Amino acid sequence: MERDSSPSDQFHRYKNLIQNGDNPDITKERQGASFNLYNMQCFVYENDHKLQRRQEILEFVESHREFDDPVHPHFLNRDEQIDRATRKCLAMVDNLDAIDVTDYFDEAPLYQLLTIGRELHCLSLHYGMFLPTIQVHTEKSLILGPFQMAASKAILGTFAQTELGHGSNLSKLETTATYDATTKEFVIHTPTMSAGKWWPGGLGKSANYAAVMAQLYTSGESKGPHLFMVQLRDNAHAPLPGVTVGDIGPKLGNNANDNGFLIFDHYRIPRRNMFMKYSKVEADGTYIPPPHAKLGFGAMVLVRLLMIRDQTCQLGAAAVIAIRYSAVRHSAVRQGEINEGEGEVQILDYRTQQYRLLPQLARSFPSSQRMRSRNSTSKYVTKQINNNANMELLPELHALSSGLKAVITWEVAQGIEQLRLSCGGHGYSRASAFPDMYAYAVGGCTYEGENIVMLLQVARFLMMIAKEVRSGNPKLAEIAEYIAKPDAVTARISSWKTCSDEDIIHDFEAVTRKLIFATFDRLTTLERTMKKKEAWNACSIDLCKAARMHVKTYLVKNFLARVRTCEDPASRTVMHTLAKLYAFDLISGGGGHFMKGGFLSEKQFNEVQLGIYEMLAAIRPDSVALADSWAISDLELRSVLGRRDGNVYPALLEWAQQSPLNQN
Ligand SMILES: CCCCCCCC/C=C\CCCCCCCC(=O)SCCNC(=O)CCNC(=O)[C@H](O)C(C)(C)COP(=O)(O)OP(=O)(O)OC[C@H]1O[C@@H](n2cnc3c(N)ncnc32)[C@H](O)[C@@H]1OP(=O)(O)O
Ligand SMILES: Cc1cc2nc3c(=O)[nH]c(=O)nc-3n(C[C@H](O)[C@H](O)[C@H](O)COP(=O)(O)OP(=O)(O)OC[C@H]3O[C@@H](n4cnc5c(N)ncnc54)[C@H](O)[C@@H]3O)c2cc1C
Repeated sequence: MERDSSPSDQFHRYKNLIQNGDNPDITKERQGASFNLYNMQCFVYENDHKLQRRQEILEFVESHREFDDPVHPHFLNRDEQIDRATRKCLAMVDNLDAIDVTDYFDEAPLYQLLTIGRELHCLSLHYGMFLPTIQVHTEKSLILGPFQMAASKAILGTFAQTELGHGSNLSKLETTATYDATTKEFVIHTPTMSAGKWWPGGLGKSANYAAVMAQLYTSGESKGPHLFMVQLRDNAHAPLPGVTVGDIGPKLGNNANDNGFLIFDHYRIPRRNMFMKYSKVEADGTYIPPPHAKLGFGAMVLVRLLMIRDQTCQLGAAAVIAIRYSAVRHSAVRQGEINEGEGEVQILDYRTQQYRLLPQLARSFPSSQRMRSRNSTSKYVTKQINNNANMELLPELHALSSGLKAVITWEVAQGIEQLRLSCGGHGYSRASAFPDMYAYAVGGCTYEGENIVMLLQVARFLMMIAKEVRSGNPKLAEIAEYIAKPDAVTARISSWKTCSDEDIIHDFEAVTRKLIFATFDRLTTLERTMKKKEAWNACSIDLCKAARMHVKTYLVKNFLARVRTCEDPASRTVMHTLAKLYAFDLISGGGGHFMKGGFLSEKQFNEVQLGIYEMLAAIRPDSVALADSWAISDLELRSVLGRRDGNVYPALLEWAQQSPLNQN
């Protein structure tokens, strides 16, 4: 259809009317900050070296044309999305010298965000699970070959565990690996329809190898799920005979990833292709069990730790977008006036808006920071296991990683949605980045262990501790020491300005302890008349509540402890208020638990509410600077609403221009 004036012409006429330079409101916000931004950024990223590395990696990516996007990824169809992500992946791994590839918690995820964006892609599982599986589960003398092949991409792998019929319940996986001592091979087979592998990332089109979880049978006996290295495609990338493989179709998000299905028909692999670092099958079929039954699940524990950090950064980015937008939103559309006649206000000035934004900002700090020490915990545990077969810390690490994964992915997904809503209509546009962020984050509630299932794992750990405490002979992990402390009758919390960190921790620990023992008592009472598993099921809602509260207490304690390490007084003051806001907001949301039995009085509860309102007002002038303290570049943020310069409206018009519907 011919037009006198194309949308593009109209747009350019309009764009010329818009001034250059940063939005004045956002500049004013930055100028009003009570702390030095650089000092705060160094605190957030632990030191100036990490901050500098962020900048160097950004400059590297920006200066390499192969990372450019000729068409904005939002306007691509699925085939094009996969092509784009694959092209980017290749450019990314061709330039790995730009980063410290062993830094899975900072440099590698940042590099990936800058090059590809928020997507699981064809190599996510290769780097995220296949390589770690080789590292964790291959015998030392054999590791070099497969590891070098995988590291150099001579083979591309995925992690094939979940089946059509079973995902959470690993013990019931149906794929079989039956040892044939005559040929010294395993026969991998899919005996039923529900045994077909379903979901593995990169499997549909990209991977030519997989770490496959299958039920091991040797000498006629079942030995439970074990991992096997399985070649799926030949050198021409065609599926090998006995292997049927394909893509499972579009999903809520992560559509640049070819999640796939996989069916085996009596497919044979050599005996040495079993990952035999911990458990073994000898040539004659003799089975040697691992030193700890759950060592085979080690790669999942590592990825849960990775996810906690990765997901929290998503919430941080979402808070940055919503806060910056709230600072510039007011000039084009009047939302109302607080004092009639005094003109419109920035939406950031509405107390309800602050209540939507600032607790989410607070939530984004503690878990991201603690993950740095979790990283060293996981390294420590892995070292202990490797060197001395010392498994003492494994249950603690499993409980901690499962609990943090479940609580954080849920809070991140909910937080992103809340922040999206806080941006009104523009939050619903993909230009805001919220829809992609939400789709990415909410996947994390399911993969790598469904959240409720993970909480119930934490609850198992807590019930075991409660039993030990009641028996008077507890051997307590560091994270559970508080469970053995004496009962507390009344809460100590008071006004946010006067109550100490110890008061807050005291109350959180006391409430969590009460929840744990109330659940334990209910469980043991039910066990007198029911089978153990029935009693567990009957109690499972309370078990999840206790597990959640245990994790939140852990996060509050760590946030407060981390703030104490901040050397810059001005930054410490603001962060301390943010940490208290985090704690008070949790108390307010969990009021029922805190007020039960009169532990927290109504007067104290009112002080908590009032404290939240006052803290919102206190943090308000620093909110844009606090968002800036995440030191997220526009390239990493990928949001029109969250641009650093605050020039949202011209950028929205420019973004919409790229819609294929405007091309003719
Ligand atoms: C340059 C680029 C760089 C990139 C960097 C990017 C970073 C990006 C991040 C990420 C990218 C990757 C994206 C990933 C995509 C998704 C992948 C997937 O989803 S793979 C599939 C996951 N599948 C699950 O997670 C199944 C969940 N199910 C289970 O884990 C188990 O079945 C479980 C734990 C639910 C139950 O275990 P039981 O089947 O053995 O049964 P029970 O009887 O409950 O456990 C027995 C005992 O073993 C302990 N246990 C269980 N698991 C343990 C473990 N792992 N460690 C220690 N103990 C464990 C238990 O606590 C229990 O202990 P007691 O008896 O109470 O003392
Ligand atoms: C984006 C994405 C990527 C993925 N990538 C991979 C991959 O690369 N490789 C791979 O192997 N898998 C992958 N998965 C699969 C994923 O790991 C599983 O979906 C996940 O572990 C949950 O298992 P399920 O789907 O069987 O859910 P189910 O276990 O069927 O859960 C369904 C419901 O049942 C409940 N439930 C289950 N068990 C219990 C219990 N014991 N007690 C109480 N409630 C219970 C759950 O809480 C949930 O509400 C991926 C999934 C997604 C969404």
